Amino acid sequence: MAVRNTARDVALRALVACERQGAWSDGFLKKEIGGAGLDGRDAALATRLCFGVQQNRMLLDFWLGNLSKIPLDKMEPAVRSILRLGAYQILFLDRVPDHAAVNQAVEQGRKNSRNLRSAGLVNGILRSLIRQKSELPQPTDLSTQYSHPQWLVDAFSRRLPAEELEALLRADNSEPPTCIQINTCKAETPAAIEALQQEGMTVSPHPWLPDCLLLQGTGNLEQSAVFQRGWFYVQDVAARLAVLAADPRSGMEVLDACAAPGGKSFAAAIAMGNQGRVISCDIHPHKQILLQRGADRLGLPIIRPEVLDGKVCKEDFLNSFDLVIADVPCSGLGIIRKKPDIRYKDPGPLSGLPRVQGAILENVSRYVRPGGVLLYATCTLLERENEAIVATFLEKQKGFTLEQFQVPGPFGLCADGMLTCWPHRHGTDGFFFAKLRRRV
Ligand SMILES: C[S@@+](CC[C@H](N)C(=O)[O-])C[C@H]1O[C@@H](n2cnc3c(N)ncnc32)[C@H](O)[C@@H]1O
Repeated sequence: MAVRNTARDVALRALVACERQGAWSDGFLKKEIGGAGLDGRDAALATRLCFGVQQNRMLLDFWLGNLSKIPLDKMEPAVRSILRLGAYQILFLDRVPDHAAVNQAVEQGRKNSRNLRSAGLVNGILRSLIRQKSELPQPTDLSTQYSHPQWLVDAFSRRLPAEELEALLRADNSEPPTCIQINTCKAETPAAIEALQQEGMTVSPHPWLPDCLLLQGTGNLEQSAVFQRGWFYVQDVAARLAVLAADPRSGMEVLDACAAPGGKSFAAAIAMGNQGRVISCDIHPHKQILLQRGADRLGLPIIRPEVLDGKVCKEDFLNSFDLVIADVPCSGLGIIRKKPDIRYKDPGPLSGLPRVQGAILENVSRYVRPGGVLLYATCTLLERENEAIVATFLEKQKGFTLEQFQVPGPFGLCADGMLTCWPHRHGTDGFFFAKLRRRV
């Protein structure tokens, strides 16, 4: 298959930026793909290459390290990423012939390294890899095998039985379909399916969540006319389930305390039939524009974005809302499928998150009117950010209780008022939510 080099160059820039500057690959790729003017096919290839390397980085390094006399961590970051990109194509992508992968990696070595020997080094290592491809040693530990740092494997192993742990790690390295929710205030689902198919996408209704579609072959979704008409927004099944469990209804007063980019607010406003009010707060002023733009596109004027720190009490809000949503900042370890680089971030700062999460939950709980609902949600799978936060909150706040709820799909009745969705069990993002009711 003939492949233009630009897709590889974009992937390389993203990989180097992630490693050196701590950039997020999804955001960085989006900007670079736009800047390089890649067409849909090349954009998809650049994304696959960048994500594929990150999903297998530790495994690729294990093999490359065995073939190189120079330790990988002593190489220039660009050269290390070029080797990973080449190795990923040779070992994981059938559609790229080995010789093409090597030639392009050598060319990238010439262009991106100040050391004249780098191209030769890349050539030598990748050619050895091709020769030894069928007899490469297999790592014996799950951490290297699935490229999850050991601390993360340990954290997940405390939550899952051994036979399930491997399934989760495998699922984390899979490619999820794009999941969208139909804006039923503007469009009916069958009409949306037809319009998306006319734009060339492969569309499947979600097997058990109504008004939810799974898309393939989307290209840049924001350029879709159906998107621009506001007929849908992108949101995982699990995130919408959380809002369904909270049961927002027409005419309610709702506060979304950590709202950007807006998914829960959109789901609530749509469930409310655009009747009532959703105040969508976020601590970052620039995200207010993002929320307003989303609400405008979807035609949901009941959404009112506001800049507010969820930890700081706003007197006007006390005892005012039928429903308060606290979808707090978290470690994001449930969405590794979509942000494969999350696993390589320094785990140190994550230990401070429970303090912030607890502070937000406690403060915004005071905004719930007697008899109202408080929804706590995260997109992580760590107990300390999920069940432990809820338990600590309930110890202090005797005025709230967990309330059972029913959601569609395999979950049925969640009698203890809490639900964890798992990528390997449910095909969703890893996600946690708890429904709490304030006593009257
Ligand atoms: C998990 S995201 C929310 C996702 C959003 N609810 C959705 O469904 O699209 C967490 C958000 O909380 C915001 N945030 C972080 N700290 C905050 C705070 N102290 N108060 C309010 N928002 C905060 C972040 O800017 C981020 O947009």
